[in-house]
Amino acid sequence: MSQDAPQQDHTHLFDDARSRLEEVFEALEIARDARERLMQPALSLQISVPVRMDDGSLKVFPGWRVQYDTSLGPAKGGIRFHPAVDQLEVTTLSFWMAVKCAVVNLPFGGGKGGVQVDPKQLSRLELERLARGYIRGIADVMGPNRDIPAPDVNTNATVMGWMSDEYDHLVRGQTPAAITGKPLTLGGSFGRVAATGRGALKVLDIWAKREGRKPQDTTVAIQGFGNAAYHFASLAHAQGYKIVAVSDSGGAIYSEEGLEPDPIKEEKTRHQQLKGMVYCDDSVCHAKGVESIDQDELLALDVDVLALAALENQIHEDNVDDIRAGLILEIANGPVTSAADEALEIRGIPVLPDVLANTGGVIVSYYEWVQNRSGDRWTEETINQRLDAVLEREAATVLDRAEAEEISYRKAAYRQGIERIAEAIRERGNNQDGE
Ligand SMILES: NC(=O)C1=CN([C@@H]2O[C@H](COP(=O)(O)OP(=O)(O)OC[C@H]3O[C@@H](n4cnc5c(N)ncnc54)[C@H](O)[C@@H]3O)[C@@H](O)[C@H]2O)C=CC1
Ligand SMILES: O=C(O)CCC(=O)C(=O)O
Repeated sequence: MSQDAPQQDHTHLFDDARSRLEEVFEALEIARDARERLMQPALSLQISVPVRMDDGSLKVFPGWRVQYDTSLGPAKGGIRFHPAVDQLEVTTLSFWMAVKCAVVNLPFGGGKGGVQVDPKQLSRLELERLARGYIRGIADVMGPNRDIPAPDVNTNATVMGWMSDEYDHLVRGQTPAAITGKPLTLGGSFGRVAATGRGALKVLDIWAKREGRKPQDTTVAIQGFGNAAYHFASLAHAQGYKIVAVSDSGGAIYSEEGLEPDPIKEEKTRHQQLKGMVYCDDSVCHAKGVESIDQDELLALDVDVLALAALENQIHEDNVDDIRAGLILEIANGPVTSAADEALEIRGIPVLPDVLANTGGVIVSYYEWVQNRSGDRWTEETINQRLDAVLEREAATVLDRAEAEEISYRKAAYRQGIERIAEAIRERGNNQDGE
């Protein structure tokens, strides 16, 4: 799918999510109340965001904020700006947030937000007006103890800074703990920008160590080259993993010798798209040894690890048979459909699931929230050590459980997360039949 893709039908996304839930309900003795509660979101808000465009006209963009479940704590989750965003996508993303926060034992429920917009078509000032308008639309349901937004696809620290400023104006006071992923000067945390990629690498390392696999002997192809993908690529490269391919919404590049993520990032900034960096002038070819390939070819490469760090639904029934990777690392949310997931399980291709592999971002967002509430500031070293420790502990529990119960990593992670949420629902009381 391209970043500029038109509307998509996301019905199957939420159906997939529910079927994964039902699988856990069947496998475990989850109380009836929790089952009822978890089949739909707790709160779903649709808003219209009017934006005064630079030419004086007014455009109105639809937006959503969904709080799936808040039994474990305030809702937490990013805000996505993308033309394909709709209510079902945001709802499913909020469900995944609830599961992932529980998998890594954070005191948060799951939330997510989004605006249906192509941000590439907006000027910087229009984007700022959109960000501020979105916050005005959801201000009544957010706050440090209710729902704490953060960055996601096409939003970043700058956008969080505008949103945080808007919220401060609305509540007439500095409230940094209401939004995470902010710039450092506005109460952001060291380590948040790289956290999703760093966390994914940590989960990969934990798995590789158990398998007796060394980074130097491991080839990696990465779909995506945005925030999560770039930091993963850069850190993995520094650790010795051989990154042979990366892609973005416009194309993909490949090098058998291995790519260097940092210069590629600089080139991408210059040329906007990855494929733009492979060009020749005056018979000199820039980016020697690097070839331009099709995005779908990247997915089918014969590599040890295929890291998916773009959008959902990238591996599906129609292309799952082409996959030749030894392992799939889900850095994006929901990049593998449940039908493809089953096919991969049958073929013995393990998947390190999103609800574990991409939790680095929300874990460091949690540290940002804690620092904002205490007025403290932790060093990057402290942040990274704490992140590693949480992932060591929670990933080990998931991997051990998968082994003990002879189930996939995804099923083990879902069992771990849903059990914790169901327990919180039970402890909150008012239960049917004293369950
Ligand atoms: N930013 C964060 O902290 C977190 C992000 N995620 C997930 O990671 C994924 C990526 O998010 P970010 O890196 O933040 O977004 P981003 O907006 O920084 O990057 C998205 C990337 O995906 C690429 N892309 C889009 N369509 C593509 C296609 N068909 N083929 C190849 N590449 C394509 C874009 O060109 C861009 O490089 C999303 O699923 C997001 O929900 C998950 C946890 C935290
Ligand atoms: O940092 C956060 O609060 C959430 C990040 C996010 O949206 C995600 O993990 O998908």
